[in-house]
Amino acid sequence: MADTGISTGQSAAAVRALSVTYRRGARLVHAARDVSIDIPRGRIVGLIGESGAGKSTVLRALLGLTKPTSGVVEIAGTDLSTVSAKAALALRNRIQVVMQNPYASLDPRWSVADSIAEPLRARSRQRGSEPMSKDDIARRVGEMLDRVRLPTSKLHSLPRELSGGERQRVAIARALSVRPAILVADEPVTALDNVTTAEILGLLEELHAEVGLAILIVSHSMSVIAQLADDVHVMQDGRVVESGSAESVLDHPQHPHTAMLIAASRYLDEWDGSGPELTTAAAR
Ligand SMILES: Nc1ncnc2c1ncn2[C@@H]1O[C@H](COP(=O)(O)OP(=O)(O)OP(=O)(O)O)[C@@H](O)[C@H]1O
Repeated sequence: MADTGISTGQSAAAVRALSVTYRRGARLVHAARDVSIDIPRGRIVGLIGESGAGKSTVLRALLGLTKPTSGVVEIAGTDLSTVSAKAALALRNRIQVVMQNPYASLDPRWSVADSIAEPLRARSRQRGSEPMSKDDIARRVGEMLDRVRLPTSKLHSLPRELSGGERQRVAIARALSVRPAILVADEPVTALDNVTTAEILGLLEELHAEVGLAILIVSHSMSVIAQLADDVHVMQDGRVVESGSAESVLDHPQHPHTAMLIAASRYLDEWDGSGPELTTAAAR
């Protein structure tokens, strides 16, 4: 196998030879074709590709929201199709998600405290999980607020009373409350302005360093991927067309589609003056 520069450390999660086919009327849509992506423990993996490339399909399969047509979804080295539904759920609990639009992922009626506490309460109610007392939950909510650098004065705020960046911090705190091993971040900064983008990317980097979280980040912005990712996979038309270390893929793209995505992203960043510089992890 070619040396891609990707770490071969222990896998936090992976999809192997994953294919997902949807039926649209009489037509079959091959949304993922033989996709293999590893998320090694403690690493940040970037997934890029234009709209319709199949990125969300891969995330959905990993999260158990889409059934693979063929292939394997593995968490902590376990093929989920080989274990009981209960064991698969316990493994899936290791993955949490932060979405593009924190407005959509936070319930508008819930305070910051309730938004962060809810996954803990749900987990506590799950059969076989250790129940948490109200005090334990309140303590964990406080810790999470601290972790995402939000002041306790925001505990009782509603989403509409928060800025976009604060809302995304709450979404991250909520995801981290159950102490996942893997965070899936699907376009986490697309809805944010430049300053807030830099703050949220900085926060993700800090969290990664502090708790050794493995992160799978999907972004159409190459500068976002360049700032965060250790490894990068490029998708086109349902396939992974290039994989490697962020440095090799972004500085020396081998596939014409990767080169095109980089050129397009650079053009957009220059055009609106947005985003951090296209500096790869190696230069950090
Ligand atoms: N439930 C579905 N039924 C039929 N086709 C689907 C379904 N979900 C996705 N597709 C198709 O599968 C392909 C891959 O879609 P997917 O959402 O995974 O791409 P993506 O790279 O995440 O795009 P975007 O960046 O726009 O979110 C597209 O052609 C899409 O139209």
